[in-house]
Amino acid sequence: MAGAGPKKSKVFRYLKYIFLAVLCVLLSLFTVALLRTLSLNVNVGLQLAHWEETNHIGLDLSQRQREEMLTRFKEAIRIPTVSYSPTDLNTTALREFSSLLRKAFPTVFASSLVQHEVVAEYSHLFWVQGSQPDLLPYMLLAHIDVVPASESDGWEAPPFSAKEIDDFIYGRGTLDNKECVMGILQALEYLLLRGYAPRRGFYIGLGHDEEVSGFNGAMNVARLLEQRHVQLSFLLDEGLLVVDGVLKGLDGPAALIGVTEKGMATVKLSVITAPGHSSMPPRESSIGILAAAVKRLEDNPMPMLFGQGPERGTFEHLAHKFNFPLRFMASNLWLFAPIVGRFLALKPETNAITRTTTAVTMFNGGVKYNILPSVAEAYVNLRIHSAHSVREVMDLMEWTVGDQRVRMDLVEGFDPLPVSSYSETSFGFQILKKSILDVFPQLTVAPGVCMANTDSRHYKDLTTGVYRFAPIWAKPGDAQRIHGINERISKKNYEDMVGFYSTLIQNCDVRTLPESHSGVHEF
Ligand SMILES: CC/C=C\C/C=C\C/C=C\C/C=C\C/C=C\C/C=C\CCC(=O)O
Ligand SMILES: N[C@@H](Cc1ccccc1)C(=O)O
Ligand SMILES: [Zn+2]
Ligand SMILES: [Zn+2]
Repeated sequence: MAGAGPKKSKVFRYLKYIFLAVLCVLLSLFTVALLRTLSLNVNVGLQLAHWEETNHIGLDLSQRQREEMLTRFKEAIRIPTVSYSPTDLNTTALREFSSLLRKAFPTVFASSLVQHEVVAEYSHLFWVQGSQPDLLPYMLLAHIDVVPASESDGWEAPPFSAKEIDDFIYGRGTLDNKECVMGILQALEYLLLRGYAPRRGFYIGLGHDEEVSGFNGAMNVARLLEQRHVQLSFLLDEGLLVVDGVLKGLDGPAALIGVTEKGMATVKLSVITAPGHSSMPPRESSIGILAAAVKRLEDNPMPMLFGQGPERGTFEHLAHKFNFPLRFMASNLWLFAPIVGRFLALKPETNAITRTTTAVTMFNGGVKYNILPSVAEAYVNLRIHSAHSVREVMDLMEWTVGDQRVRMDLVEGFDPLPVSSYSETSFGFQILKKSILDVFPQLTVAPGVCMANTDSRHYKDLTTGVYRFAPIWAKPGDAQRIHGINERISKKNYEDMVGFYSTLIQNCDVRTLPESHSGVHEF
């Protein structure tokens, strides 16, 4: 065994160097990460800049006006403008809603500054003329229709009652989306009453079939504007909101502005086998084959893509508001994205940020208990992450199911929407951010990905600045109220909505953004 000793110590000497090298690398990685943690505060920027002075009319509502405005909002909630399918809308309710708008906002309809058109029978387009026609107009969107609701699902108040419980107004449409429909027009009504005339002109579009894709309402409004060669500075629709306690470890509430929305695919799965007598069954039925396929889809979620889309920007903007160790991780997604992603995947509303989601929504098969089912069908609704496409998702699904007997047809689908700018030079984003902070100084503003779809996707040829946000206060559990039971909004929140739109409309009167580090920007 001669020579073993010196060899060993040689190896030991190398090991020592390797260990030192690894330590050095780790230390420098740690230093980089720490520096990023300390320096990453993308949230200051234009807040400190000097904004052009414009007159600001405060709302200063009297008690009587407050009550009046809540009464009108409740009236809107009581009209059951339900969309069941593109061919099954409650048109009686939609017609009634048009009359309510005229009654509730007489100044809007009478003003010489406002032009109103009905589009596709039940949708509305308003043009509010600006005194400076060289300023590019912007547009506010909302939708009148709602999804169905039945009291027997467990509502504390009938869903079309607008009943008040503990300073909340309950009802279908209080969060999605009559608070925006009424909030926008109420703000305009008060501004016009106080003699306000905008410098920058703007459109208001109210769709009537958003919940069934908007192919009649939003699509035709957008088409009309395209025919008129309208270009928009930016567009604001429903979508993301204020999250308060929803993201664990975040200090204080945050306003998330949707700068994009996920894509969607509805896929029909079907299995066909020979029918026959149930007394002589084959080993597998069409129902069994389909059930196994569906189970494989649920057991194998789409890959984790957290950090590969604009959700990365969300966490970088919020990083300085997270407590340790989350601040360290959110500032260094280049290293920690897989860990943060896994953590977010624990809850459905944050899992939706991390991947393309798979929801099995319908399942049918069989006609009689003693006939072997010849056809079994299921529908899967996928919401596609920004880093995925319909094509890729279909391929992944086929691979996961891995059974030639399961036929897959794409019923409807579209890719994720383009990402709107959220830089310091983006007029739309910065005006929204300023308006949010003017009304709610306690908020942190960040870009986000809207997990559901909105009417705004029909407007993508009119502007590249599409934003999805309303200042709805969402606490833990509130996300489930949207399309769910006990949808409600606090009275204070509705008043704040009106205040927000009033401020936003007036803030849009600036000609340009103030000078930032990167220079001046003309619009
Ligand atoms: C990347 C960051 C994004 C989200 C942050 C985390 C949590 C979000 C939590 C709750 C969000 C709740 C609701 C928003 C989702 C759906 C409503 C949006 C549009 C409605 C479209 C419609 O059905 O009419
Ligand atoms: N907004 C609804 C309905 C919708 C679906 C798909 C496209 C457009 C609208 C949703 O996201 O579920
Ligand atoms: Zn909606
Ligand atoms: Zn909805």
